[in-house]
Amino acid sequence: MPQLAIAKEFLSEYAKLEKPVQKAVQAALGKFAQATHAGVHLEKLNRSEDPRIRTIRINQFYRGVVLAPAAGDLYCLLRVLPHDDAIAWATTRLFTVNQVLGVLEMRDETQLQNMTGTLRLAAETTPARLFDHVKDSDFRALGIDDQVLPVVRLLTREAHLDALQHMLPSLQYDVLVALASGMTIEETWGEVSKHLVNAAKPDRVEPDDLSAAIGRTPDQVALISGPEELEKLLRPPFALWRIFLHPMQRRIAYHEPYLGSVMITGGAGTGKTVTALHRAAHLARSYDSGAPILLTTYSRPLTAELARQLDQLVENPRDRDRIEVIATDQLASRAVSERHGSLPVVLTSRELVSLADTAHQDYAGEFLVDEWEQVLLAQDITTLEEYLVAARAGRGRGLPRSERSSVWAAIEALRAQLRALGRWSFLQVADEAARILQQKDGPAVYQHVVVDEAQDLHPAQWRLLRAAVRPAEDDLFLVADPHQRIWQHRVPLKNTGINIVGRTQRLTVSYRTTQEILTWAVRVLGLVSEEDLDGWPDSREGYESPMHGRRPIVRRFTEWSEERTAVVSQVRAWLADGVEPGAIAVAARVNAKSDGVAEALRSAGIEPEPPGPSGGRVQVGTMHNMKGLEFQCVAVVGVQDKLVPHDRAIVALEVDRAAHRESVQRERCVLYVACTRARDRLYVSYSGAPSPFLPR
Ligand SMILES: Nc1ncnc2c1ncn2[C@@H]1O[C@H](COP(=O)(O)OP(=O)(O)OP(=O)(O)O)[C@@H](O)[C@H]1O
Repeated sequence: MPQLAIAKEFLSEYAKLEKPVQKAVQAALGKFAQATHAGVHLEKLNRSEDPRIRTIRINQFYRGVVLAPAAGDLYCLLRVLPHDDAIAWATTRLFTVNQVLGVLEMRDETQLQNMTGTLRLAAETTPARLFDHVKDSDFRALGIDDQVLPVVRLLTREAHLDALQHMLPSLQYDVLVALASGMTIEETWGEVSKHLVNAAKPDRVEPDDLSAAIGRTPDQVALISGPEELEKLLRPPFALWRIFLHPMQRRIAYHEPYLGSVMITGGAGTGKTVTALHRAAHLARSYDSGAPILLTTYSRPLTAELARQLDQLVENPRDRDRIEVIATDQLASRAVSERHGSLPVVLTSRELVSLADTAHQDYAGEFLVDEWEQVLLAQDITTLEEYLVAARAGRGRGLPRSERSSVWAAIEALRAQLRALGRWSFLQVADEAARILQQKDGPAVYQHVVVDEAQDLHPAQWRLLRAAVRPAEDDLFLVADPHQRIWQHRVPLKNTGINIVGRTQRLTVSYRTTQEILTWAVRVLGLVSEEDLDGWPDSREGYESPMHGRRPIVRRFTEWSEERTAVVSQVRAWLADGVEPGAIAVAARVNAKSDGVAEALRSAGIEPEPPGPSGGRVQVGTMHNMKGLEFQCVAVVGVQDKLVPHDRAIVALEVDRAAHRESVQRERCVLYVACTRARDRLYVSYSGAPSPFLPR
């Protein structure tokens, strides 16, 4: 049976075809997938640069382009294009295997040869060359091949290198750009080696072994296991992330067992969630017995989204059944209800503060709740003696020993009130559940735990997850971005109780946002110090995007009414450009602003909806509620002084320096999260004085 491979571009193009053409593609490919490819006429082209290129007829107008092996039985589907485009593309391309990395590469050989003549002429009059400082041996060690090297030696200016972008194999082009930008050989290798699926260079690279090369190029080409997989691939929703992983994503997700807990960080949109989903799928496949696997995150809407995506990824019902997808608070509630006989009824934070207001006449409810959550529950303090000596870093004013006893009594009174009412606080449930699981005899609840958005977990939730799985290989797979912490106070990594020393990895390539949006958004975060990170790996290092687009638009207004009118016009303009309503979002720091925009949109005949699963409408909501979502176009409004950062969210500097810094940083993260939801267009506006976070 012939082995099929499918290129990412093929699938992207297929997804955009009209239904009848898609049907014709399926019919043509169906023949491949049968026992032999007899019946598919693989047409050889006259004068093609690559003798292995063939085309197949899809219908009267479309052709597929296939790379057929000189020997062996592997066929790679490369493109599906209108007839003339397919022929033009197919005759000019040449496929090779990178001799250092072993990955499959493609170049526009015809254009490259034409360009060589022009470059030779330019070089005749210019003695100094762009890469005089780089030795041939270094070029070769970085994967520049003997066909490309003579062309490189002709380059005199960076503009000439730019002109080669779409002709050279992309990896070799990246090497040249890195060297031209002043990177050392070692630094350039650091970048290039991110493309090594197995972290190390292959021992031996066979130039004709397409199958091995495809295996090393998972972000561009995928081997198809059989007709069912092909059929599945050609069905909507054509989610490319299911199949084409970046080598770093694949290396991390399909790693052999990790010796213990592992933490993956990465900037917004680097595919952390995608990697977590693949890891869960891989664990289910690799360990086909034992306790279930938990895939979890801190919020229920995000958990529902994880479940939806996992359903797309894992088709085998046995594997899918092994993975339980529930929010961390659901796990907590379940453990508590199993012990106490009924599901705990949890108060909202507003209800909890109101109740706490009645607990002690000298202390405000908000203070008591914060003290309980951020000191007692955060440090797992269960006795007055422990509390009397506890560190209270970041808690504003100091509390002398004498006063701590009365605060302790007030919190005890609050707990007694909750008990009497048969109610719980959200974090109290997590704390109790952690204790129950820590004391549990017998096997752990889960064999493996995969956690998305781990930066937003409270220490009580960290204890719960730690207790839900026995310390062993592949116990916890954690995915986090410390710059997207928008809910919780900072938890120093060492206080999570989870040992990841030597087992952190970073994803650096953005799959969502353009470089222009990314560069701007990272500046919103400001200067983040080691102290701010508190042991967490910095997800900004090496963070970049291969996609380019327009720079964010920042607009200033004098009045909110003008700003609101302008954002409605912006939404209208996007819609007029053909952007689907569901691919547009408007975010603001406070409900008052987002409600105002929703109202104005409604008056303009554009019915909005709140952030969440798309009902196909423009989504309008708070920056916090945009977490985990993404849109083609995003407008962020009200980004002005006093609102971003929100005055109420900031601890005054004179009250506590560390707490002040942390609260300011968290507000920066909120804006960063909102801005990085945008794939192509970002529009930011404010009235009056701008937010101090806006890059100048
Ligand atoms: N290998 C891939 N191929 C195609 N698309 C991908 C790939 N990896 C990620 N994506 C897409 O990029 C977008 C961002 O991915 P994902 O949500 O996993 O990133 P993230 O790092 O978790 O983002 P954030 O931290 O901002 O929530 C999604 O649309 C996802 O489908």
